[in-house]
Amino acid sequence: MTHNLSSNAAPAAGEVTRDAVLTVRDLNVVYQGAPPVHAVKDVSLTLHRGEILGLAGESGCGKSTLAYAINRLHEWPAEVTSGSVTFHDRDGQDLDLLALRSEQLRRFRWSKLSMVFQGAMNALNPVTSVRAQLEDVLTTHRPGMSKQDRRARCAGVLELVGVEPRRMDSYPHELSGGMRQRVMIAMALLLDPQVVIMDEPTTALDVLVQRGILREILRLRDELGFAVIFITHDLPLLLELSDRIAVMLRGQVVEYDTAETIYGQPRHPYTRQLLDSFPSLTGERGAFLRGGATVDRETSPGAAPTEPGTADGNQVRSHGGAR
Ligand SMILES: Nc1ncnc2c1ncn2[C@@H]1O[C@H](COP(=O)(O)OP(=O)(O)OP(=O)(O)O)[C@@H](O)[C@H]1O
Repeated sequence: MTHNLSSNAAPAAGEVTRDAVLTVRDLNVVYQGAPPVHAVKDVSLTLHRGEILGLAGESGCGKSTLAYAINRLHEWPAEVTSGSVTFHDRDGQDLDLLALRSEQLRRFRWSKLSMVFQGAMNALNPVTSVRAQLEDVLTTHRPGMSKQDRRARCAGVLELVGVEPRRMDSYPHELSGGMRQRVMIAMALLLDPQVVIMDEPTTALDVLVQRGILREILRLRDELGFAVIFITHDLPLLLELSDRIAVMLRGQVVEYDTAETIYGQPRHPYTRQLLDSFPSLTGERGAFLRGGATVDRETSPGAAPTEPGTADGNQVRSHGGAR
């Protein structure tokens, strides 16, 4: 059974535009406790415009720390000890994110780069309507915008993510979990950002709702052209969704390649181990279809299964296709 989330308009992996929107170089993040925890080690990544970059790895490998540091959302005791994060704006300007002052950072977040968290589903203010929460972002970031334009933009962005605009006057508790998460995605897209970081955005949702939302993300990416850093320990899902995947292990990126290569010819033993920990990715049912070509996984006889409770936290979806 093949589930293919992608639309045909998406660039095939390896064919993503070479135009970079975000460059992370030799980034190190340390939690300055006793003892210090070196959570992100010499990470270098390049995110291209319109690309979906998957960050994979078991719980505790540093995915969230990396995402937070990129967006400067990390808080003490987390400290970026070295490295750089550069945002390449579509107007041609390069922004050194680690050097932005708080006011610059406030203007940068949401408008150029936004983030959707797993917990964000419950982060909506319970006593404020969806409309007020969306409009608040516009009032803050687009102070010159007329009330009428604000309303139209909020309705438009909700429609984009599949929420009927009449829901605007609802309060968060009146919406299902999936709907709330769609509202969070709408909020993240409100200012037309060039990058959206999604940290386990659908993990708490049931599989069908999750797939609906992921399809929506792919469609919106095709339509609006933003790039995505998508974080999850659900490797089958990442293989379907991503153009390229970075596999993290104990703070380091140990493999970084197209989804096909990660699936078909994984080089690092940990990547093989991770793949083998998802039964639906092994054997014939795991034949991986992408761009019309079937890529069979090389078997890795030496690979040991991942420890229970690490990479296989999610029950695997019936998997047989990608993109
Ligand atoms: N406040 C903190 N103080 C000290 N160490 C921390 C703190 N927060 C996280 N860590 C450690 O940093 C490392 C990376 O954690 P991080 O949450 O980034 O991993 P992750 O891959 O996102 O995990 P998960 O998938 O469970 O969210 C882990 O060893 C974790 O224990």
